[in-house]
Amino acid sequence: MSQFDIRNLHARRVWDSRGRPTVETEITLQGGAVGRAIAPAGASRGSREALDLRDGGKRLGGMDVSRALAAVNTEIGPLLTGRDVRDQQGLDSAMIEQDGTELKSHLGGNALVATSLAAIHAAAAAEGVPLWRYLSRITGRQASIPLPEIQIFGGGAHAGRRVDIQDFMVMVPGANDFAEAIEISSEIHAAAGSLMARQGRRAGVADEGGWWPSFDSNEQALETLIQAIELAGETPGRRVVVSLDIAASEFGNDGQYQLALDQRKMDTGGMIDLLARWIDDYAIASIEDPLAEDDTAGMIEFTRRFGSRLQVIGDDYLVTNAALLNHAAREGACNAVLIKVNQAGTVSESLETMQAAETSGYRCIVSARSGETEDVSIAHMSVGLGAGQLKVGSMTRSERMAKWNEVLRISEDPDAGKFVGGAPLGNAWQQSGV
Ligand SMILES: C=C(OP(=O)(O)O)C(=O)O
Ligand SMILES: [Mg+2]
Repeated sequence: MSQFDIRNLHARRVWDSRGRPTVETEITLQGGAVGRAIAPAGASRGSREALDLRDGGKRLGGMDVSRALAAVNTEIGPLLTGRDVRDQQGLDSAMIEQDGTELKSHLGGNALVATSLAAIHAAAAAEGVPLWRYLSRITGRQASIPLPEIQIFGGGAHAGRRVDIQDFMVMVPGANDFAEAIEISSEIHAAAGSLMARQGRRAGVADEGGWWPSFDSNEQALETLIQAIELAGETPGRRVVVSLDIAASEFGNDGQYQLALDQRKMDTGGMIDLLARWIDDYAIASIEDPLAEDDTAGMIEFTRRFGSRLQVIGDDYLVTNAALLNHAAREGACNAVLIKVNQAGTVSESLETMQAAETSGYRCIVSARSGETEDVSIAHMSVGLGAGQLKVGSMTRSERMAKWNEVLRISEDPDAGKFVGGAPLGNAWQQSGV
């Protein structure tokens, strides 16, 4: 028996930032080290991502997780107890095999992700190093401090569909360091808030900490974002660029798109032309899910037209899946991938997707979900795996600030590497100037 062997594995019900139940797994090793992690939850979910196992029925809107907790306590526990926690791949494979379904619907993606992350936390604790350092060590990847992607307004499924586009964000590739990028983003967030309040368009806070807007059109949101950047004393396209998550699967399928706020219906070509105008007018350097997850031809066409000057991210489109990424790379769809551990289901599968991304020259953006907690695993992953970018949401919600603050702490360690600044955006940053 070694200090690294799993002595006990236990799941408990905790609550996320939307006030919904979620799974926390705690793993204790023979040597006494403890690792703990909490499953996040998406609202705009890709249809091919690992499934959150929920109870259904009437209680708690069907969102309770007692089945997922039971899966950890009665199935995963006996499976993993006694095993060496440092064998992340072996632990993850055992859970995947035991689950036996394509979307992890037997044990639940929420059960798996909490356990997989808890294991790597326990391993790092047993080694006596922070998680980011452990991740860098076991993967051989160079740690670096990521470029933050910060939400200014929320929309789509994160704000009652008050605007159709989901995330209106800024990045500060021209910042000198991470701390400055957060400070400038904070100024822009505050400027946007006061502008909107003045115009009577501030209706609260969206799920990820951006403002809950009350705009008359999607373009008005973009106009206001540009005004907020300027009010904060910045010139759009210089130090600061705009980044959008269109989350197009939320309002489009079968090659048809409907922007409810704008009372506008379009086919794929119309959607691409609309985005083309926005790209030219609004200093946009990065677009996520510009077309729906079923619109392969559209994604290929969009990437062909804009991929050399824009970061084109697949989220719902790629669901942190290495096979889908390899396929997309062969077809020429997207040039970047969002990494959400709970979309894949396990740490090992997320690492595999990052490896595939590297092989195909795709950029990686480690991302939170819209339902989050105090868990800061993704802050460590973005640094330790040298992902280059981190998307977490915004100010005014502590489950978001917990991640940004954790990166601030980590960045004090010189071994955590350099702030990558604009480098991961490449041409996208250079050419975003308006
Ligand atoms: C973070 C996102 O939202 P959700 O977690 O709801 O999928 C996203 O779409 O990028
Ligand atoms: Mg998205």
